[in-house]
Amino acid sequence: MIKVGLTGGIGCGKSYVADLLRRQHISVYDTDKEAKRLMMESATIRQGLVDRIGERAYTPDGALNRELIASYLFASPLHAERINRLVHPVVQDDFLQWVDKQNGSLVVMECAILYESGFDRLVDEVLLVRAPERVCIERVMKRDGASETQVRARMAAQMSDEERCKRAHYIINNDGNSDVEGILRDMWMKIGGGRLHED
Ligand SMILES: CC(C)(COP(=O)(O)OP(=O)(O)OC[C@H]1O[C@@H](n2cnc3c(N)ncnc32)[C@H](O)[C@@H]1O)[C@@H](O)C(=O)NCCC(=O)NCCS
Ligand SMILES: Nc1ncnc2c1ncn2[C@@H]1O[C@H](COP(=O)(O)OP(=O)(O)OP(=O)(O)O)[C@@H](O)[C@H]1O
Repeated sequence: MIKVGLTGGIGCGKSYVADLLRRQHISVYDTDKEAKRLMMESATIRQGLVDRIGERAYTPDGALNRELIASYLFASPLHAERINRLVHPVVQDDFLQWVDKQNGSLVVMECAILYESGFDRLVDEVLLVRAPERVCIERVMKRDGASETQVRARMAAQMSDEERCKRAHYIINNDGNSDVEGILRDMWMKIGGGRLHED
């Protein structure tokens, strides 16, 4: 089974690409979503978050206080490291268990911080999605109702596109003017060696 990492900075369009892949019946592990589930379910993470951020890391009804955690995490590299070190090993184990349950010849891990987290070690090939910084910022401001400062704080906790480009195997431009579906189809034939369409 080929494992493909789908990465790119905030707002580049990873989830957009992931949805196109799901429509082709490819299983995609959504790291953002699964990390938040595990931050609710894992007793180790819960305790660690309360120790680092305080009881308010969870709301009175037990949900994740995303706003507070985000303001802590994106305030400094030290804070980000503390949270990442707590959460990422649990996500890694969960991903590997998920992979074991999949049947296809190819699966995808969607993760903005694939290289920063070391999750690139878990995949065979990396597909990078790119868009100009201004486009990414505007997309996220519109999608999340976030301020430019909030988006830039998240970008600052991530690797530059220049660095990602050096390491990725495939690059897809999602600036809003390219035929992403067509490019993806061709690229996918190369990655999957055509096996994809035999599933
Ligand atoms: C801070 C949290 C609560 C914000 O939740 P929210 O629903 O607003 O955002 P969401 O999880 O959908 O993430 C949106 C984007 O933010 C960026 N982002 C999220 N976590 C990180 C991080 N640790 N470092 C850098 N960028 C990050 C990514 O571009 C991501 O795609 C949440 O992102 C979180 O708990 N992050 C820590 C766990 C983590 O590292 N998750 C990401 C991959 S494992
Ligand atoms: N080619 C496109 N055409 C139109 N809208 C797009 C395109 N690509 C992305 N978008 C929109 O831009 C926003 C950001 O895209 P998306 O959520 O896929 O980014 P992301 O890389 O997954 O971001 P994050 O790192 O926050 O998870 C979404 O609202 C999405 O629908």
